[in-house]
This record gives sequence, structure tokens and C-alpha cells, in this order.
Amino acid sequence: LVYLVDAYDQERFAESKKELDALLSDESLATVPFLILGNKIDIPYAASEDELRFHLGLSNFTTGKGKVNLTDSNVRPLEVFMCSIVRKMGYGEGFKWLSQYIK
Ligand SMILES: Nc1nc2c(ncn2[C@@H]2O[C@H](COP(=O)(O)OP(=O)(O)OP(=O)(O)O)[C@@H](O)[C@H]2O)c(=O)[nH]1
Repeated sequence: LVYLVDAYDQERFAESKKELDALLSDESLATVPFLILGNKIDIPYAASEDELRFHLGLSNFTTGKGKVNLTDSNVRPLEVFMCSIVRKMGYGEGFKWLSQYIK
């Protein structure tokens, strides 16, 4: 699952968190890897990765970038990557991270 959040639209972080929480607690998605993309970082004052993680309540839930083997762990892969769709940057790393969990 790829969840794209506008990192500049801070007023809607609470709404984003609510939607994300609903997806995270959906039983039919329990084993689905989650890639959270924080978009629009080309705009000054967009939230940083840490800020976004905090506002989405993910500070203690991300499972690690790079190659992390979670096969026997019962832990759902979840990571935050910052990106700018208009600048064509950042999301490649995110999708690469995600691809290791797709069989
Ligand atoms: N600066 C910037 N603008 C972007 C980027 N990606 C998309 N946009 C612009 O954002 C606008 C659409 O984005 P949103 O308004 O967030 O679109 P949306 O998700 O359909 O809208 P909501 O459902 O209301 O959240 C367009 O004008 C895009 O050009 C980006 O990486 N940087």
C-alpha cells in the first residue's frame, strides 16, 4: 500500500492520520507492507521526515530503511520516505524499499 501525504498541508495532518489509522487497523490489510510518501518537499516549510512521522503517529512503528528481513517477525513493513513528485525525486527509493517485500 502506498500512502501519499502532502507534507506541506500541515492543517490536514490530523485527517491524514485518521485515514492512515483506519487502513492500519483494517484486518484485510494486516500483512500488507505500507510505504508512506511525504510529498511536496520542494516547498519551503514542508514538514521534515521526523515531523511527518510524529504527526502521523509513526515514530515507533517504522521498520527500517534498506534491506530489513521481517519474514519471520510477524511485523508489517512500514516506512516513511520524503519525496517531490514534481521534481521527480524521493519516491524511487521508497518503491525500491517496498519492492523487497513483494513476492
Ligand atoms: N510543489 C509541489 N506540488 C505538487 C507536487 N505533487 C503534486 N503537486 C501539486 O499539487 C496539486 C494537487 O495536489 P493536491 O491538491 O494535494 O491533490 P489531491 O491529493 O487530489 O487533493 P486532496 O484530495 O484535497 O488532498 C497539483 O497542483 C500538483 O501540481 C509536488 O511534489 N510539489
